[in-house]
Amino acid sequence: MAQLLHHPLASHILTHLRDKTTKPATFRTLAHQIGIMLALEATRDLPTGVKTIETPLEQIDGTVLEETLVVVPILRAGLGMLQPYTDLFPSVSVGYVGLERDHDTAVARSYYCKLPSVEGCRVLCIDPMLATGGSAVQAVQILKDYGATDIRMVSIVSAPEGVETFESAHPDVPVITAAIDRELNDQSYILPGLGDFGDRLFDT
Ligand SMILES: O=P(O)(O)OC[C@H]1O[C@H](OP(=O)(O)OP(=O)(O)O)[C@H](O)[C@@H]1O
Ligand SMILES: O=c1cc[nH]c(=O)[nH]1
Ligand SMILES: [Mg+2]
Repeated sequence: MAQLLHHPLASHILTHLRDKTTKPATFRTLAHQIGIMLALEATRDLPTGVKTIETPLEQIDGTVLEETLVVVPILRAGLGMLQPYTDLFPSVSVGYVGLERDHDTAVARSYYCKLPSVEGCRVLCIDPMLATGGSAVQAVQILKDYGATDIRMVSIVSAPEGVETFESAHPDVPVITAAIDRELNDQSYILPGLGDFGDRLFDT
């Protein structure tokens, strides 16, 4: 079962992302804002350690992040969700997987891959749309083949069909999403969805 982000602000942002009159500049801001909320949700269970420090008044055992984080946006639309990780996490590394769906078949083709070391890291694969699930399945397989063992898939809008396909292919990888929509249409676009995320983000 996908982990759903529940927050009134997330629902508000999502409504404006879905609105076809929202212009690219606002769309980018909204993607960034919901990206922050998803980044926090997806890292809720990051392992922590203890660090003894002195406050101005006394010594305490403080909590610090223990596991190194790697974030991997699926190009291109995943770039719209990247900045929250580089802003929030002090030692995040960034990898890139380039995938593009064929317009007729909706099957994703891989065209780029550049990954940092993933050994002992929590790896977050980010892509705003999980439609047929084909891109996410391929990207996570690439990460596993590269050696990643602790992976999360983070999306903004998912289709039930895509979540099911993804979970059967990678039952060990939790999906964190802000919405599970109704269904896919004949062109494998999500309904009600928000259209083509990459086109709306980059005004193409
Ligand atoms: O679940 P799927 O059916 O694979 O569809 C989802 C994919 O489609 C979109 O990318 P697209 O291929 O349009 O590339 P882009 O990000 O470059 O626009 C989206 O960002 C996902 O990567
Ligand atoms: O609805 C969809 C499906 C795939 N990719 C998108 O950008 N939107
Ligand atoms: Mg696109």
